[in-house]
Amino acid sequence: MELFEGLKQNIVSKNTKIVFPEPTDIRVLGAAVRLKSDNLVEPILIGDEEKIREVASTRGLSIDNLTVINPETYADFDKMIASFVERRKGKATEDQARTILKDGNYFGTMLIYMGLADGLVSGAIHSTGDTIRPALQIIKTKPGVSRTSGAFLMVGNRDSEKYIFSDCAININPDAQALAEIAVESAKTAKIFGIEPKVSLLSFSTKGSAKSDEVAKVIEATQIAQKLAPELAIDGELQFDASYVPSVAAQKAPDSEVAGRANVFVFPEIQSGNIGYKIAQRLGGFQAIGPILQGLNKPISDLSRGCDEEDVYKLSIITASQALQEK
Ligand SMILES: CC(C)(COP(=O)(O)OP(=O)(O)OC[C@H]1O[C@@H](n2cnc3c(N)ncnc32)[C@H](O)[C@@H]1OP(=O)(O)O)[C@@H](O)C(=O)NCCC(=O)NCCS
Ligand SMILES: CC(=O)OP(=O)(O)O
Repeated sequence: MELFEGLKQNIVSKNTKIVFPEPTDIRVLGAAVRLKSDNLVEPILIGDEEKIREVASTRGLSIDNLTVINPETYADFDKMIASFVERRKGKATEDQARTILKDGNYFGTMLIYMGLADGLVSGAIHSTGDTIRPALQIIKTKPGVSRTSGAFLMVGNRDSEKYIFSDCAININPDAQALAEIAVESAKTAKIFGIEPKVSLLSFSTKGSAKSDEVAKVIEATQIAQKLAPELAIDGELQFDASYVPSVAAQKAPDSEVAGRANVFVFPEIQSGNIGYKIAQRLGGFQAIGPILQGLNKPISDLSRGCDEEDVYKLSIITASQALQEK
């Protein structure tokens, strides 16, 4: 069965409430209308209804059966402010909260924190920082996870060609502990898509072929990750070819249970991760779906600004799947 057909079957008719803070972007609005008409999620659009209707009319779309909440007129705004000030104790005053919560990403994230929605999809027009900062401050990470990270599901032409790339989005230069957590969380993300994870911690070195502080970090992270999740197949440090190509693995890392078979690729820092996924997407022809944020208490997903309507649609399906997995 096609990957997304399986995910759709799991979420259909479950009325999972997904917040869209950027509904005046036609890619976002088009996806929200489709998700509702396919009965996959219950979209909550944040913003001014008249402006959203204007955008909808450019494509002949109707938003009559979608929920729209305008922070400017939200009846429980004072309650939201009090909840935010309590959550950000000592870090935001009531006056600051009143201004901050007019921002759609903060407002939408608070709806989730207050239990009024299940997940959020944003980032088609906002940078990653502006999209996820509210989640880092309000939703926060799950127990045992110190850093959230951003994974991509990379899908090739054949249905069997699916891989997880991470962290391509959040942690600029994770230390060994953070990198180990990213590896373990990425294995959990892989399972959402039916991938039996074989996790490679990538480097420019394979099993000691080069020596440097960067390589030492990946070796240490591998050891920590193996201790954190001894039940998982995790190995490093491995170059990409040793991770992916069986004949190269046989030469460079013959004793590894991951080398030559890896399907979860953990990059050592964000530069290689972000560049790597975009090369696979733009030169390699892979669909890149994400970033899927890992390790948060509730699912928040950050789109790339280069996304199209189909990307918004698919990432929303994943976000709803994450929400149901946690229920
Ligand atoms: C994600 C990012 C925006 C966070 O940086 P920031 O806004 O400066 O965050 P701060 O350091 O001020 O921290 C804000 C809060 O988030 C928390 N936080 C920051 N990074 C975190 C992470 N990776 N995981 C969990 N919490 C995190 C901090 O602990 C802090 O919490 P507090 O306010 O309750 O104390 C920053 O790491 C970043 O810019 N990353 C790269 C994003 C990017 O451009 N990616 C490429 C395109 S996808
Ligand atoms: C994930 C990513 O690279 O996002 P953007 O293209 O919006 O910077």
